[in-house]
Amino acid sequence: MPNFPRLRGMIAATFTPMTETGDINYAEIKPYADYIASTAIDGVFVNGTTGEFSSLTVEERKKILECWITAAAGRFKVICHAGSNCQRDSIEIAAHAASIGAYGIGCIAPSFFKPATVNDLIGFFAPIADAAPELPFYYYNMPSITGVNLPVDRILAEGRKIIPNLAGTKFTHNNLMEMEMCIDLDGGAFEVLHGYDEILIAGLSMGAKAGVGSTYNYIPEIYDGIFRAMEDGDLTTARELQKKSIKTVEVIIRYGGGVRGGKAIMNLIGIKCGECRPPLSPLAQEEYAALEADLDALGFVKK
Ligand SMILES: CC(=O)N[C@H](C=O)[C@@H](O)[C@H](O)[C@H](O)CO
Ligand SMILES: CC(=O)C(=O)O
Repeated sequence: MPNFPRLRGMIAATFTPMTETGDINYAEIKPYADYIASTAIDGVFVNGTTGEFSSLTVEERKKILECWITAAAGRFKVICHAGSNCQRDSIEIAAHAASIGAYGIGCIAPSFFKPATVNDLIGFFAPIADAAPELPFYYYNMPSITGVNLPVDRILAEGRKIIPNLAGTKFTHNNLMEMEMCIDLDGGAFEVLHGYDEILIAGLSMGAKAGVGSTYNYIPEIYDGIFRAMEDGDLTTARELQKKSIKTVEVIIRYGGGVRGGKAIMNLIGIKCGECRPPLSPLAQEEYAALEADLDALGFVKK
């Protein structure tokens, strides 16, 4: 089994910049990357849920990743989300990511036809992971959206028997008992990346060392503070900061959630991400004004 280095700290799940006509705004990725590099963020997770992967073509996904790797220029890690409902598309995306120097591969479960068993899911992933055999492969667990709620510890334990580069999981779920079982598995053999930003302190207290999140994009200082406070054992500070993150997440939920509401916040902080692709609806001007007022009320710092 390859011994991959482990991630630490914040991995931001990127939004996909789009133009007024809904095309990909590739040119905006460079300023977005420069902004990321100016923060404490350690890496990006490209074309995930936040990046609207299921609304992108394979060609777009490849080109977006190329832009990120070029724009990052080694300043931070670039992880490629290769998941889709079509195994062949995922194989193509993973192979391309490896060929252009991505740091690692993440893959969500297929969710139109759902895997019925742990072995079905492992069988779906195996050729995708094998298309990028030198890179760490992470199972992106998010039952709330996929409806696939198979035991993650078993996916890891059984999966590694046929997927040598299975490094761990990106765990976007509230089941912290299951998370701890994954962290403890096989003497800590797997990397568990924390998912839900609003409960980061819980994941870190369970032993996670890195997280992948969408709200890291626009309040990185809050999460950087949480990582540091938890490292120092300062739970009071960590909890105060987590409350601030929760206040922000409450706001984005009012505007359609982490993707639609989060993309609007990116526009407000000056990273021109545009609107989401259908079926996520564009924000009306009045919504932008109300969102800005809600954020001002929280003392949100515009970059
Ligand atoms: C669906 C989604 O985007 N999940 C993210 C991580 O996995 C989180 O960053 C959430 O967006 C965040 O915790 C807000 O709920
Ligand atoms: C948040 C996250 O991990 C994603 O957008 O895929």
